[in-house]
Amino acid sequence: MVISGAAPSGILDILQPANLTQGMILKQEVLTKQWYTDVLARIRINAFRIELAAGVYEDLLSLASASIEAEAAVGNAIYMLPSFYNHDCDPNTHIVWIENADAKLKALRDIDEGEELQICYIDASMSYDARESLLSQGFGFKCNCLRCMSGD
Ligand SMILES: C[S@@+](CC[C@H](N)C(=O)[O-])C[C@H]1O[C@@H](n2cnc3c(N)ncnc32)[C@H](O)[C@@H]1O
Repeated sequence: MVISGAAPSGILDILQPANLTQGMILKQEVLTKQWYTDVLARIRINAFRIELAAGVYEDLLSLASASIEAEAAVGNAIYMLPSFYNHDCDPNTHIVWIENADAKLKALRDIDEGEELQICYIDASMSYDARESLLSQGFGFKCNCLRCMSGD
């Protein structure tokens, strides 16, 4: 897991309290099964699959198809700001991986000032039923984007 960018020191308390003692572990006040489940769920929902670290910018479509063909995932990472991006089945941006697991957000169309930036967590070409099932089972939410609301 990579945590990128400046962050307050308390941000990692969810992973391990700053004042962790052996007594707390023995009394199972921390590091419990519920804590472990909570941490895994947070990572699962917020992590990005790093698909391809390219040295130079390439055309988005060829980058995406090369990644799919090669199943070129190089790992998973948590990025502080991108963790706040909501999903949309017709997103206005797309994550492009560049060197060293750094990422750029590429606009897929003109975006108005103040408009929310959204990405697609899954393959947007899937049917409504397949997307609904994957988002529900894999990410734990029912998508309320315009495309899903229209049943497309
Ligand atoms: C990575 S977080 C995105 C940031 C989150 N909305 C927040 O305020 O911290 C993913 C969560 O946001 C919510 N979410 C994202 N996109 C959504 C969508 N299209 N419809 C409904 N909920 C969505 C779901 O609860 C999902 O588990």
